Amino acid sequence: MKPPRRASGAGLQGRVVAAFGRHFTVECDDGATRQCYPRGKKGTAAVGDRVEVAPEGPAEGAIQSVLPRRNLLYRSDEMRTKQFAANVDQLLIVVATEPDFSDELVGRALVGAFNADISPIVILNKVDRTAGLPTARRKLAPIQALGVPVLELSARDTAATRAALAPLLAGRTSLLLGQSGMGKSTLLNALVPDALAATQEHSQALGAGKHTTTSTRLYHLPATLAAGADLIDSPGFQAFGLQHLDGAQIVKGFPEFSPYLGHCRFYNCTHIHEPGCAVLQALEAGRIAPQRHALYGRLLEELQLGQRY
Ligand SMILES: Nc1nc2c(ncn2[C@@H]2O[C@H](COP(=O)(O)OP(=O)(O)OP(=O)(O)O)[C@@H](O)[C@H]2O)c(=O)[nH]1
Ligand SMILES: [Zn+2]
Repeated sequence: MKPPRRASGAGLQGRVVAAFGRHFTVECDDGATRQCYPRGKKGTAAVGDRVEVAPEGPAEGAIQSVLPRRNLLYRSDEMRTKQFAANVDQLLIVVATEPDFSDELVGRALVGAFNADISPIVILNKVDRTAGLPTARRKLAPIQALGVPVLELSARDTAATRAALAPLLAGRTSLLLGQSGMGKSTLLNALVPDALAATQEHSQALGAGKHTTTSTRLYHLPATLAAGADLIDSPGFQAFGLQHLDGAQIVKGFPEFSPYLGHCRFYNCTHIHEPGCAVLQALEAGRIAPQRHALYGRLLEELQLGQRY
């Protein structure tokens, strides 16, 4: 019998720092950055993945395997699955006082994060625009009540943004998520001054033109700002399907339910309509936010619809 192939053999390893379709940029452990394509069809690499590379000269290579990952954040609907990033320590969800943000999307991203064991932080941007501030705070209150930190800032104020975020980012890999227009690019540019240049360089290397701006990319913060801080920028999104989660995993996305689990009359209670449901009792008593329970209900419904086909 052939011994299993060891990922840690003589082969060159590296970390995926950009993904564009089936093209990947890999920072290899020999110090070279290579444009790589995956060899074979199985197992798609994500930004943040450690991979084994067969070098083809100093600037190119083939990805031979994806090493085991700590976690992978992704979204999925009936049609397809979209990987955000792998080996992520924390998720930065960017919202703003304007335009109006979707607390539904924030809630869904949290469910994804809790299931991937990634700690979430919400960044409320554009606090200089005070008109939308009370509404934004009200929408975020149920999430803040879960213990998720909500950081208020103005990304246009570069110095203050750096001061607020550098200590949180140091030594960690953070993934930036946000709807379009929330100020994600402004935030990224405040933290990684050469982000734009890096993106253009990458586009040129791939000959992919400006479309590459829609790819996912990992940036290193300047060491003078935060040592060992990596920030992954992903394209803005309008939907966050969670079809890959089962009922128990959806429940995991609602940590405020946990004190009541196991106290329902029926052991297989779905916490939607059952008599003697401890979660519903907590909802009625105002200990669970109605909009959070409503989101739970929608996710469960989507799951049941998905299973029917
Ligand atoms: N007033 C104010 N405007 C901001 C702030 N941060 C960003 N903006 C503005 O908000 C708009 C959107 O910012 P971007 O950084 O392009 O937003 P984005 O989330 O990257 O959006 P996409 O590129 O569409 O994904 C721009 O006009 C920014 O100048 C802020 O702190 N205060
Ligand atoms: Zn119940």
